[in-house]
Amino acid sequence: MALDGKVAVVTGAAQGLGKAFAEILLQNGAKVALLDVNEKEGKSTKAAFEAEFGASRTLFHVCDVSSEEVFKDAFQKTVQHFGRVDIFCNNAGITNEVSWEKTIEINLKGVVRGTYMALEHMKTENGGGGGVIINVASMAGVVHLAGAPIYTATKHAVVGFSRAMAEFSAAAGYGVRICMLCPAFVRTDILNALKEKDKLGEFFRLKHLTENLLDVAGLMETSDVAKVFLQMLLDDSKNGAALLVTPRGAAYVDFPAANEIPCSPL
Ligand SMILES: NC(=O)c1ccc[n+]([C@@H]2O[C@H](COP(=O)([O-])OP(=O)(O)OC[C@H]3O[C@@H](n4cnc5c(N)ncnc54)[C@H](O)[C@@H]3O)[C@@H](O)[C@H]2O)c1
Ligand SMILES: CCCCC[C@H](O)/C=C/C=C/C=C/C=C/[C@@H](O)[C@@H](O)CCCC(=O)O
Repeated sequence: MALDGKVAVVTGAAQGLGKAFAEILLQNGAKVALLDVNEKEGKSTKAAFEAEFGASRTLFHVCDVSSEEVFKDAFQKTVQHFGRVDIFCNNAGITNEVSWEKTIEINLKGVVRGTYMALEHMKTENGGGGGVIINVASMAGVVHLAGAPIYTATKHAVVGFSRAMAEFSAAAGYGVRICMLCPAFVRTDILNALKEKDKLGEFFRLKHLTENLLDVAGLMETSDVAKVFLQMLLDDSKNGAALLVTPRGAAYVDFPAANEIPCSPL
């Protein structure tokens, strides 16, 4: 997929990884709708992008992905404004083990909402032009963090949901690819939760386990992950693929097929 003239939606685009994904999309010729619950940061990001790429290339909508109504409204306004959407990146996420229902609402249900909405618009069956959905999971979608069980659960769920939807989309002939990005640790505000007892609750006592993993794995910059995001987005051969991104490099996860899992009689 060439990006020139394509229209992308990125959730959680005001800062961190979402901002870096939006920036690389803009650098490569796309128009980008920035959706985020943080109005102040979102407006400031939009202003910075306007200055660099011109006013007509970006839109910002205040949008909480945990609200079906608000999310749909922001998406519809984007379609009205740009005329179409070709790329949808479900990136918004939080780490909060105390308000765990909220974490599921944003990290999982927000991704499900965004994926369904994007498919409905992009699928060729409805006269759409096809496209790509990138769901941002985490390395915690493949390995677990004992210090963040709900975060782990949401990211594993995003991987499972996206893989199933990718196969469904291909089988239904929708013309929409769905892939997952699974970064290890990246220098963004989400990691502040590691220092906040009111975010980790009883799991705060295991924060050293996550910190140890961080020490071993190392910390990436958002721009490093954005480069890999772009490669995956442009690779038309990938559907249902989960790309791990670490400071050492990137690799697609090799999931076993059900008949490849070794079993012995019970
Ligand atoms: N930073 C990491 O180490 C890391 C690693 C792997 C995956 N991720 C994932 O990357 C994604 C982006 O996180 P980040 O690291 O950039 O963190 P971040 O906190 O810097 O950015 C998250 C963004 O999402 C927005 N957001 C939060 N709740 C929202 C909601 N309800 N609706 C809309 N927007 C909302 C925030 O306002 C913020 O702009 C998350 O899904 C996160 O789980 C992060
Ligand atoms: C409060 C938690 C926030 C988590 C943010 C984010 O999503 C982080 C996820 C990280 C997962 C890390 C996994 C670490 C795995 C280790 O096994 C490590 O050794 C992997 C090393 C990677 C490599 O270089 O090959």
